[in-house]
Amino acid sequence: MSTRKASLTDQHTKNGTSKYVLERCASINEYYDIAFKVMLLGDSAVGKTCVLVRFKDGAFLGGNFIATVGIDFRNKVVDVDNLKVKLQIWDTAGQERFRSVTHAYYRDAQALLLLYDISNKPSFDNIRAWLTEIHEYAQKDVVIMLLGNKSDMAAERVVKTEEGEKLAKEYGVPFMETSAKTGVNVELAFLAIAKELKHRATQQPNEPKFQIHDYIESQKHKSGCCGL
Ligand SMILES: Nc1nc2c(ncn2[C@@H]2O[C@H](COP(=O)(O)OP(=O)(O)OP(=O)(O)O)[C@@H](O)[C@H]2O)c(=O)[nH]1
Repeated sequence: MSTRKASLTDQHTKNGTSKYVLERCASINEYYDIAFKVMLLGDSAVGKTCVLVRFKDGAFLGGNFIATVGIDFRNKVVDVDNLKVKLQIWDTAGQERFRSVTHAYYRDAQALLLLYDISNKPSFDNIRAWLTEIHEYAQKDVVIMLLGNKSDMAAERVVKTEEGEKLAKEYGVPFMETSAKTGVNVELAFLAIAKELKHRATQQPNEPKFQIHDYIESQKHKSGCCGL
């Protein structure tokens, strides 16, 4: 078993970021106004770590697959409407045997990115079970987004885009197809989450509500891409 994706240290569980950090905070090389916890969930090998590495470092982790052990996280600060939003993104192990470890972290997350692999039907079929688990362990108002990853693998596709869209609609969650390999829609997914969380935390009563579905659709169309 590799430790490429090492487990979270006690220090982080003890000093976890509070739900909404509104003062300007600084850690090593990293200024931010507000911080949120985001978790990546989904079956083993759907590409959670690769999506995170693509977003954080702009690179693709190809080569031999090494499964995550336990839970790990990385931070990234993004700009949203002149605010520095820090996303602390927790990468969980998809393998069943780590499930009890990851359950413990659900309740601290403000957003969950739930991934399946468009070239792996069981990973899509398991999404309903993941959503049941989320409803059991996560906060009631957690932001959920469904991602069909590996959209670059057109020849191996076994889950149609429309199937992903239909399932997402049924659960009322936003959806897009991503590729950690090409980078398609990866930044958009995290930015949409950051915007939604920032609006929820700072919204004034007279301000219109941020519409995450509309934002995603407008941005997908802007880049002329459909996630394929
Ligand atoms: N073609 C293609 N391959 C991908 C993509 N994302 C991930 N992979 C490959 O899929 C395999 C699994 O990726 P990981 O990111 O390690 O999967 P994971 O979901 O983190 O797996 P666990 O840690 O076991 O939960 C690796 O061999 C990756 O190179 C993608 O978008 N396109």
